[in-house]
Amino acid sequence: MLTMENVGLRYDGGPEVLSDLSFDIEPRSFQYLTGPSGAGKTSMLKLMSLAMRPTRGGVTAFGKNTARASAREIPALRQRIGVVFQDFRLLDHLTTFENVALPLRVQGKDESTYGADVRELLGWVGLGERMYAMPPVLSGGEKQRAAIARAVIGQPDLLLADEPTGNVDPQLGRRLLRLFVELNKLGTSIVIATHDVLLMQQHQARRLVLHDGQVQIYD
Ligand SMILES: Nc1ncnc2c1ncn2[C@@H]1O[C@H](COP(=O)(O)OP(=O)(O)OP(=O)(O)O)[C@@H](O)[C@H]1O
Repeated sequence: MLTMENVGLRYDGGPEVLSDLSFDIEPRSFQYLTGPSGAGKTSMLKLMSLAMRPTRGGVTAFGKNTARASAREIPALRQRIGVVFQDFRLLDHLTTFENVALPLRVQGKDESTYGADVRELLGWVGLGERMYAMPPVLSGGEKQRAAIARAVIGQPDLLLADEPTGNVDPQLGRRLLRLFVELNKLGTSIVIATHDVLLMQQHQARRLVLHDGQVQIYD
């Protein structure tokens, strides 16, 4: 579903922050991306979400070599990927409901077909009472949950989440992890970038451990 082949990344002619990384993300798989602060987890997620191109090596997404993909093909591939960004990236002029519904609207769906699903999911992540609030008045944890709901609502083929439980208490963290596990059972491949050892202990899964620009894989 996603293949990294000898991928290297450097920023602005600096040293390589990722070097010669090769691995696959299989369909319907679940994995953590971990490693010390600054090891390159966020950079790796940017490569995996096709937001950035590697400085060397190849990324194949859904069978397409992304280096050969046209400018029009990349957005279509990215639509199949749900991303929870560390800085949430909610749109401040839309309500929480509208933010979460956005991927479905972009797909051209009508609110009558998804309104109940969006409300149910918002209730599930504990935002039932905050549905019509605008992002600037949400707490950090509420924004994080809205960002997670937006990333999962369309049941993407691949979900990438950057420290998705970083702003919530352990109980809510467990609930969010259950959401990812359920999504995985429905067929979505999951990659969670995290430092949170407790989180990783709650659901055993493959670990991709970044260190000194290299990856070690523990199946
Ligand atoms: N836009 C950028 N320009 C230059 N260097 C960058 C940029 N983004 C990240 N880096 C560098 O790349 C390396 C990896 O950073 P990255 O944010 O990917 O690590 P991380 O593992 O996600 O860290 P953390 O766990 O602290 O969020 C770091 O040395 C960082 O300083």
